[in-house]
Order: sequence, then structure tokens, then C-alpha cells
Amino acid sequence: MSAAPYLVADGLRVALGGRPVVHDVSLALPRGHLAALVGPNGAGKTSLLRALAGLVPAQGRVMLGGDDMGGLSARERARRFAYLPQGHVVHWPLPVRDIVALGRYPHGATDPARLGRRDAEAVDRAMRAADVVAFADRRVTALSGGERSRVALARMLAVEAPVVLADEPVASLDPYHQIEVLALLQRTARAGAVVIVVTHDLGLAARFADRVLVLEAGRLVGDDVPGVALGPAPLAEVFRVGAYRSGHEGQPVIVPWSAV
Ligand SMILES: Nc1ncnc2c1ncn2[C@@H]1O[C@H](COP(=O)(O)OP(=O)(O)OP(=O)(O)O)[C@@H](O)[C@H]1O
Repeated sequence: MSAAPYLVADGLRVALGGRPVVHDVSLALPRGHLAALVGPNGAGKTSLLRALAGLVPAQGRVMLGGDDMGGLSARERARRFAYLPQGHVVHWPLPVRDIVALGRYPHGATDPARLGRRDAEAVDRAMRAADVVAFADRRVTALSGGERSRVALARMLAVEAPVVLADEPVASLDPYHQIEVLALLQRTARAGAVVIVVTHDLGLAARFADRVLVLEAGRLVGDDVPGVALGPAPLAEVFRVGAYRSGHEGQPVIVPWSAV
């Protein structure tokens, strides 16, 4: 695992409706790392992810492996940045396999019924990883909310992009699948991707992230290992909570406990 920065953002600024919502954010993340992006409601987490993926106009620069992302076509960006939007639920009455196959669209696979071997293998890998093989042939509209979330995750994984940006991917999942999905995103990172996961679950962030990015009112106010970025002072100042703190199996345990 190389510690050299791979995804680099320099002075990112986003304004929405004429109001600045991301202020001068710079970060540098190596391949192999899972970063949790945390912060109170409205802090700008979604806006920052979308700016990294080039999905919202932003000032500043995003570099990937030394390449400036500013000059790339939308399709090339879509191959490099797999993005799972917040609360993404698929409403089209299509079979799960076809929805997952849409993840191969940036690679030129425009017809889910006629995938080439590499695309079909990527779709199978993604369906196995997200644990949706059992309902591969069912229409996605006939699945539960949590099952649909995993289909959306599989579609994102099928891109097999070097950067994975997942906005609250475990919000609607049961505890088993929350842990499974974060373990899966951690494995995706270990296999060489940069993974950024937005979450409000500080316990899961502490358990799975190599690094925690703390956003407050559009500014990056923390960027460190979980035990430091989610230490007592930032929890009180940024999140206005006190927490029970311990350790288990070498990982920090942080359970938000009281409003302060
Ligand atoms: N289309 C928009 N036009 C104007 N302001 C917007 C728009 N979308 C979001 N905002 C504002 O931008 C700020 C950042 O929103 P963003 O969704 O990035 O925050 P967030 O940290 O992801 O929030 P949450 O945790 O609630 O999902 C908020 O103050 C929000 O009200």
C-alpha cells in the first residue's frame, strides 16, 4: 500500500444558490485508505463529494494520480469516480442485474442485455460483493429499501473505479449489512482504491476508517486518525455531544452518549 497521495484536492470552494457551502477545502488521500467524512447536518459533506466527482461547479483543483480532473470528459470522470448519492433508491422496474450493469455504462456498455465478458464479470463481482445475487433476477421495485440500497451499492462497485465516493451508504441498512458494507468498502480500499464514506454513525467511522475528515460549516476542521479526529474536544465543539469511549480488538469504540 503506497502512502503517496493519489486523490488531491486543492482549495475547493462550492457555492449553491449564491451561498458558499464549501470553503477552501484541501486534502490528499493515498490509495488503500478508507476515509470517513463526517460533520453535522448541512456541513457541506454532500457538496464536497459532488465537487470531488465534478458533479457540481467548484473552484479549486482536483488531481488524481497527478492528472488534473478539470480537463476530463464527463465519461472519463465517471470511470474514475464511482459516486453513490445519498438516499439513492432505484425506482425503475428493471431486474437487479440490469440495474447493476448500468455501472458499466461509463465503460461503453450501454446495453445491459449485451455485456461483453469483462463487463459481465465486473457485474457478477459487484453483485456478489454487495450480497444481491439472491435477487439478481427480481425487479428492483419489488425489493425492500435496504435491499435496494445494496443494489445501488452494487451498481457503484461495478464501475470498478479507483475512487469510490459513497454518501451515507449504510443509513437504511440493518446492523449486519452496515458492518458488511463498511467491511466491503474497506476491502475495496485495500485493493487499491481511495474510498470516502459520508456517515453520521461516528461509531462505525471510528471502527472502519483509516482517517476521519471532519467538516464544519463548509470548512475541513479535522483530518486525522479516528481516535484524534473524533476526540472529546472535536466531538463537543463540532457535534455538541459527549461520548462513551473505549477500545475493542485494537479499534477505538466511540458511542455518542449525551448532548452537551
Ligand atoms: N440546491 C441548493 N441550493 C442552495 N443551497 C443548498 C442546495 N443544496 C444544499 N444547499 C445547502 O448547502 C449546505 C450544505 O449542504 P450539503 O447537502 O452539502 O450538507 P451535508 O453535510 O451533506 O448535510 P446532511 O448531513 O444534512 O446530509 C446546506 O446549508 C444546504 O442547506
